[in-house]
Amino acid sequence: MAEAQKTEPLLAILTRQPVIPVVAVASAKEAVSLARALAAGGLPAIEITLRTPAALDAIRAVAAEVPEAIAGAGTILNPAQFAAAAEAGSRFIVSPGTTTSVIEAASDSDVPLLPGAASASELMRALESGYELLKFFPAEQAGGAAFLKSIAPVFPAIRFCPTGGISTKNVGDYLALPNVVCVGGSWVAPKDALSAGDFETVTRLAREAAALKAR
Ligand SMILES: O=C(O)C(=O)C[C@H](O)[C@H](O)COP(=O)(O)O
Repeated sequence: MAEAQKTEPLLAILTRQPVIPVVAVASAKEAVSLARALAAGGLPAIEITLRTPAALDAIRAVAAEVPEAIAGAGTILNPAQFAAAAEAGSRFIVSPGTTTSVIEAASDSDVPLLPGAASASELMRALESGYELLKFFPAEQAGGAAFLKSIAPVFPAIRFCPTGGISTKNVGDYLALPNVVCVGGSWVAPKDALSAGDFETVTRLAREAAALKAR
């Protein structure tokens, strides 16, 4: 049952870096520069959210032009978005929640899905669908590291990529937990650096994040 998720290829991506940058890009060109800068700092996997109109072109461009990067898609809310993100070349797909229709879309695809959950019932539903590797979203707002610590004995099989409200200030609290494989966050790609074209700052922030240790 657990194989429903394609856990191994997803884990291979999520365990190679402690932080997955979560980005909303203005253009495919910006995404290519950003993916290069992040990979240079040691964060090859990048979640490009479908929150901007440029996202699918950005995923396509990063997949084609930045071989050292691993382009993933985020903010997938329905099967049509899943299909479009997979077709664009996403190597992994992230959803803020866990719905039957998105799980079905993933089961028809080779691209692994990281679905989201933030309550005991959502975790149980994910387990019923064969999913044990989940996004915890929005992490800080939904109970933070204390939530993940409390549910660990109840859901020993589930491991998380917490995302939402994580920064250099609290990332250590999450990465210290045995049920956390990595975290997602936007702090490594600050908006002001992107609009200024300051990709050196992105590489520096990525290098600092890549040096963090997950358990
Ligand atoms: O669109 C999604 O699917 C998201 O994951 C929403 C946010 O982009 C992340 O939660 C990152 O949040 P911050 O690191 O707090 O900026």
